Amino acid sequence: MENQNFLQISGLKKSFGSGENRTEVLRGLDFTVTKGEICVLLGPSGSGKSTLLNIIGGIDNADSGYIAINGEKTVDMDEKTLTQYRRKHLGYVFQMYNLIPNLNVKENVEVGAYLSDSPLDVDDILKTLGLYEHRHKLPNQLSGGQQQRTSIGRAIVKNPDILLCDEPTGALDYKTSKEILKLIEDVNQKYGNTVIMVTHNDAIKNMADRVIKLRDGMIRKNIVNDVKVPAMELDW
Ligand SMILES: Nc1ncnc2c1ncn2[C@@H]1O[C@H](COP(=O)(O)OP(=O)(O)OP(=O)(O)O)[C@@H](O)[C@H]1O
Repeated sequence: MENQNFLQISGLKKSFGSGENRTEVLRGLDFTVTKGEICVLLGPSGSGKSTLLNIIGGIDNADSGYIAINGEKTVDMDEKTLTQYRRKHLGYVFQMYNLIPNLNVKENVEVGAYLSDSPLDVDDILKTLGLYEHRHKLPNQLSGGQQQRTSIGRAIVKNPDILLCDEPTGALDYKTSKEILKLIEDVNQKYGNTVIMVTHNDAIKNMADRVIKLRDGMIRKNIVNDVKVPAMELDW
């Protein structure tokens, strides 16, 4: 029961601006994500996907409604608890890799490890991600795919309960995108982290356990996918 309601989103509303400029971005969202699921958030540009991800990640606040993780509502946490929570339990992967330019690959991944009480083994992660032989390189000596792998390494080394990915393949070519999606899939299978992934790419829904389709700040569809397609077999 606890696992089924692992991540609970309830009555979530968010608007930006005021008066005539007020835009209601999230207009009352309700859904739950089971522990260990890959959940893909789809929807047109402006439908509120990143806003939702930022609220789940504690980067932004909702106007009303709540997010609960294992029954704990993030709105009830004080700033210190929330910061601790973000550090220990959430991993972020963005379209822009946000690596630290003067640290090498291994050191960038270690940054993630320092934030956690129970980090995974850095060398293991580097090997899983195919980065071990590149571990002494600086970010500017890496391809886009290798940089994205490093940012996944930094997020996953914390062994976060939830891996939040915002367009993780947005800046990558077809082949590299599929490799990155396969890594996310491997990491999900190996470590059992729950994955929430925002994407524009409709094909990615096929590798998900759950697909949430947003339109105009509302949930249009909440689909449980019984027959998943492995990332490497996705086609677009
Ligand atoms: N900080 C902000 N201030 C004002 N408006 C914002 C802010 N953040 C987002 N918005 C607006 O909220 C709406 C939803 O944005 P959001 O980035 O969540 O959409 P999205 O579905 O992720 O879009 P995309 O696919 O283009 O990234 C947009 O109209 C955007 O302009």
